[in-house]
Amino acid sequence: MSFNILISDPLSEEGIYPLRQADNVNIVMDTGLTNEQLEERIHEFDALLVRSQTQVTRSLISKATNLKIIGRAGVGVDNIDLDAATEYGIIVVNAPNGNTNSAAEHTMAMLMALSRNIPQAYHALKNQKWDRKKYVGVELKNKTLGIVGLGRIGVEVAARAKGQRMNVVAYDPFLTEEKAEKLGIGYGTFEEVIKQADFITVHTPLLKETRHMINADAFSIMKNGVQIINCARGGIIDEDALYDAILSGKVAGAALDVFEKEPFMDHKLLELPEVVATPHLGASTIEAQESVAIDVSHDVISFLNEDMVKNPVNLPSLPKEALAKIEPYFDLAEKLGAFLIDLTNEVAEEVSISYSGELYDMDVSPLTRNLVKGILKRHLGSHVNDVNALYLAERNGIAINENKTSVLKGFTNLISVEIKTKTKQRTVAGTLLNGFGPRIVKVDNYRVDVTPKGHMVVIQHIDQPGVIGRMGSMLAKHDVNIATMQVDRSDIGGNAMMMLTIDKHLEQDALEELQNLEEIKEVVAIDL
Ligand SMILES: NC(=O)C1=CN([C@@H]2O[C@H](COP(=O)(O)OP(=O)(O)OC[C@H]3O[C@@H](n4cnc5c(N)ncnc54)[C@H](O)[C@@H]3O)[C@@H](O)[C@H]2O)C=CC1
Ligand SMILES: O=C(O)C(=O)COP(=O)(O)O
Repeated sequence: MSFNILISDPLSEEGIYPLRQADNVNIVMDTGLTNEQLEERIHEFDALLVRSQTQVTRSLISKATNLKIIGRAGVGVDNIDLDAATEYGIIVVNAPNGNTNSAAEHTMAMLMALSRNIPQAYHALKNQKWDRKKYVGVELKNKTLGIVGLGRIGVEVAARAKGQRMNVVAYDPFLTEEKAEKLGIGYGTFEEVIKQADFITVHTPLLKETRHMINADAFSIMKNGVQIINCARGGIIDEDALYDAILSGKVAGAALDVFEKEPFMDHKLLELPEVVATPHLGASTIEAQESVAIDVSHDVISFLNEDMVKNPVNLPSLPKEALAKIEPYFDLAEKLGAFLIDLTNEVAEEVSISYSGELYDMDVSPLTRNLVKGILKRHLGSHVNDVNALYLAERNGIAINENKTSVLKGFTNLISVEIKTKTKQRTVAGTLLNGFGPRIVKVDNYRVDVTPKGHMVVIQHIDQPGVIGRMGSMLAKHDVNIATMQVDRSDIGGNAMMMLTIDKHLEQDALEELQNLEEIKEVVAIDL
């Protein structure tokens, strides 16, 4: 199978070497497509690779009928409609580590350019003005740098600022006293940090909570003459409020790499001499570009070849060791879901999954997604995948309950699933037998031991002599060979269940004939 990949923003040629090396991909690099052209062509592609420029909107995604993966060669995914990608079952991956250093270095470059008026002085000199008085700066030493958002880049900026002998204080909802101590920095609430800082740099993602986080109210409690740096995302700072704060003299200067609307040709903030700016260059180094492009290329290849990705954005990611433990259960989980939905042959309303034994200690969320995928695929088709399974369940009003217990129920691991439909309630349980693969070990209250694979028939009947024989000859009449057979009963002469694996799909006429036998209560054909 061969895959078409579109690269619509400039990516490092060295970085996409792994893609060029893959023999099953066809790469189109076109960084000049208009939105309309992109929408027209997107259906041709299995993968789309972007940086921050291409706007991957819901409208584009809705036309991307073959798209399986969007790779963001960088950190911020605010140019990608993640909800739409998830709904359409498209995985989004990014490259969160490759540009950390470059973004931190750029932040320091902006901080120093700002404190010493380097761009302004350079500009004056270029215009033949030797003006030493006008461009007197301030030292960084002993000044306080307030960092808002202490993630990968924030931490690197803190380390570099300490190298400049600055006092560093940070605010991040996940920052603990222990971590701050280890980094040798102070910490506080957002207000505490911005109140005491001489320089403030933001390093959060652009989220609902961080949009316009630095606004008129925030400026009002800052020190007079504070200087602001934004190398994270336009929109974290309210640009109108910043403009006013600079005009009023509250803010002495600002260094901006990112803007609320990009790209632009003129901007009122750039009219102010206190503002220094770069056109979103934080990640624009040879090293960062190579690194992020390598990372997304590897993830795209892995995904297209049905391997695990390292940096999923719209799927929880698991550490390698945790994934290695849980992966062997994927097939069992999906098969249990598919088995149950065939057994009920009705749309699910509620699914309750219980994980026990050694599964208790594992992150079972990928199993729940696989199980729900198995259930939904029967009614919603093959576009259901790990990415959209839970979303589609929610959208279709199917409640998914998950619980774990360490209690061993006769098996070292057990997945028990109960499904409720409009008229039925059925259960199935399965285990992964060490060295023997997945097994269904219980259907409703009957014990079985069957590999969830191929063609099966589940028959509910009355426990009485001759039933098995009659059934066997009826199947023989339809040329159906029985591969395995299991029978269990509630009590002598009571209800019983027979589970057959057969060599081909049970046709409707054979099924109906079986159904008409007096002792038979229900016959269900299942194909896994
Ligand atoms: N200018 C450029 O070219 C580049 C910009 N970036 C941007 O820099 C930003 C940071 O990137 P990373 O450090 O890699 O991300 P990260 O995910 O490692 O760190 C973000 C931090 O922000 C914190 N945070 C979230 N909400 C917050 C809130 N309300 N208040 C305070 N902190 C909050 C998080 O807890 C996290 O620690 C992102 O917006 C990213 O897109 C990244 C690379 C290059
Ligand atoms: O990684 C990020 O979040 C960035 O902002 C870098 O953007 P870019 O890939 O240079 O368009």
